[in-house]
Amino acid sequence: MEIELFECELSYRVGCCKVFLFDVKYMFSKTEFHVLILGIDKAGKTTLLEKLKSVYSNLEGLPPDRIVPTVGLNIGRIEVSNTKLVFWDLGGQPGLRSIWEKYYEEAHAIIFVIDAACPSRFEDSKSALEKVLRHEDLQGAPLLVLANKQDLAESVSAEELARYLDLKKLDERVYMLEAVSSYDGLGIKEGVEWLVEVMERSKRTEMLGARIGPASV
Ligand SMILES: Nc1nc2c(ncn2[C@@H]2O[C@H](COP(=O)(O)OP(=O)(O)OP(=O)(O)O)[C@@H](O)[C@H]2O)c(=O)[nH]1
Ligand SMILES: [Mg+2]
Repeated sequence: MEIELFECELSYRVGCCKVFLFDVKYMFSKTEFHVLILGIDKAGKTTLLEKLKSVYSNLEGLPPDRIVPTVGLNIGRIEVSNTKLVFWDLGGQPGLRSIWEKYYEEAHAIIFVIDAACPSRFEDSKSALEKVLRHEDLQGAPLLVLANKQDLAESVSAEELARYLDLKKLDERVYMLEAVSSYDGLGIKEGVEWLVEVMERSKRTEMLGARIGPASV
């Protein structure tokens, strides 16, 4: 009987200790979201990723003239407030678009980049976006559409692009369209901050469970 009592107390203490350690780890850890950067080739996805790194971290991103068309996957990590964002930037050439869906299941949100200065490719962007949004593995994923290359005089505004894409058809999807320039950084912070806010509240995040990353010191 005494032995049983001793074991019970011991395991209780060990139990307390474990709970305490877990809570401390939890307090200092940060929520981590996965964001997919999609869009047709030459839209400016990788240039955007590099700009994100330089805006949100001390690291200088690659300058535009050193960026080559993406064949595999580029990963970028940044922190916004108390949130870690992991970006997955994939190649947009037609032959590479079939790879996109391998990343859908684990993505908390999508950024879809469009070259707003190239109307001849809007149709291609529109059908690529529609295909992405039809995929069942992306159900409920918030969408940020970026009308990129606003530094170019010929670029169309976010409103014009929205009309063309007919985004009203999106029904229940949480989305926003933002005019940005991956060269000078215009609109990037606004877009990312909106995305963090909606991911924190989204049902999809609840469903996926935002992964808790280790505390960074
Ligand atoms: N003027 C201007 N050019 C841009 C901007 N963003 C990207 N570019 C240019 O657009 C071209 C394509 O940029 P990338 O970032 O390689 O495009 P991508 O979408 O990653 O292309 P893929 O990897 O082939 O899918 C490059 O010449 C960039 O310098 C921008 O905001 N303004
Ligand atoms: Mg690229």
